[in-house]
Amino acid sequence: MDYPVTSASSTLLTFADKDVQKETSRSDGAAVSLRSVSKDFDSEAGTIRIINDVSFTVKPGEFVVLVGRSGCGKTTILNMLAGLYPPTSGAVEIFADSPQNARRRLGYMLANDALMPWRSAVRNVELGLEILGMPKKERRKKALSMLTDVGLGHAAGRLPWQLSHGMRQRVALARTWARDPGLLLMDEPFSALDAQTRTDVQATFLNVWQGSNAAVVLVTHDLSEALLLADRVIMLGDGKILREVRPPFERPRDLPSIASSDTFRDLLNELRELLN
Ligand SMILES: Nc1ncnc2c1ncn2[C@@H]1O[C@H](COP(=O)(O)OP(=O)(O)OP(=O)(O)O)[C@@H](O)[C@H]1O
Repeated sequence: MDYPVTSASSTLLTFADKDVQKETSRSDGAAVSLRSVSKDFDSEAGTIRIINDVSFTVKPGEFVVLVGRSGCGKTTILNMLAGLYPPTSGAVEIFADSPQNARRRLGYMLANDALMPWRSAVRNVELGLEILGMPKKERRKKALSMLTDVGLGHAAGRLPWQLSHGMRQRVALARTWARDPGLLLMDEPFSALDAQTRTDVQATFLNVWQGSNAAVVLVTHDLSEALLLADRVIMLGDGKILREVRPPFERPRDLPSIASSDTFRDLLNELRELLN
């Protein structure tokens, strides 16, 4: 089947390869630009290269998923984007600036919802706005509207322990979105949820994201999640880009019907072999 698939190792340029190359050389206006980035860590066995000469860009409003097996370096890339540590060599830019300078435009969401247990749902959502210095009335209004967007307007006054796992993750989503991030970094945000809740929260997330112009870089080891959500999937292995794929699904996406389609199953089977 003819998917817009690119192979980093191929010497034959496909249409999509040229697209990716063009983007890579045009970091101006990009939400994310990684150019020839490598990252080494020290271990008992000496220095180990975890990321090896990786380059990619993400456009404003684009949804990119980094997928790969455990330990391939996905979180390491995300942490460099968040400015938690610098690359050993190469350049990382967020909106043409350093990750540190771009922090106010970043949102970060993890598998663990990291809600404050003593704050109600609405006060958890307000937290990021408080840090930005937004006046109380305004931030309460915004937080309530975000909670309504994620289907939790009725639960604004509840404490985290009074919410289900999926509801807590929705609160975390609302908290992240309330700050209007230009770039959202997500590390396995749905991995702790059961299958049905996961689909519900993913769909809620896509709805909210589609109403924004935020770029997303989401990390997962779950290839089917990557294909369902992404505009572009970057497959990583041994610290390198193995392949890039643009899942051929229109937006808005009906996740259950895509997941049960032949196109999706064929693509998943084909790419699974590569990751294994
Ligand atoms: N600060 C660090 N110091 C030393 N080694 C590190 C550090 N951070 C990560 N590593 C190593 O780098 C490798 C890649 O880790 P990373 O967390 O990026 O992988 P991952 O693809 O996100 O894995 P997972 O899906 O299991 O979270 C691992 O071998 C890890 O032990």
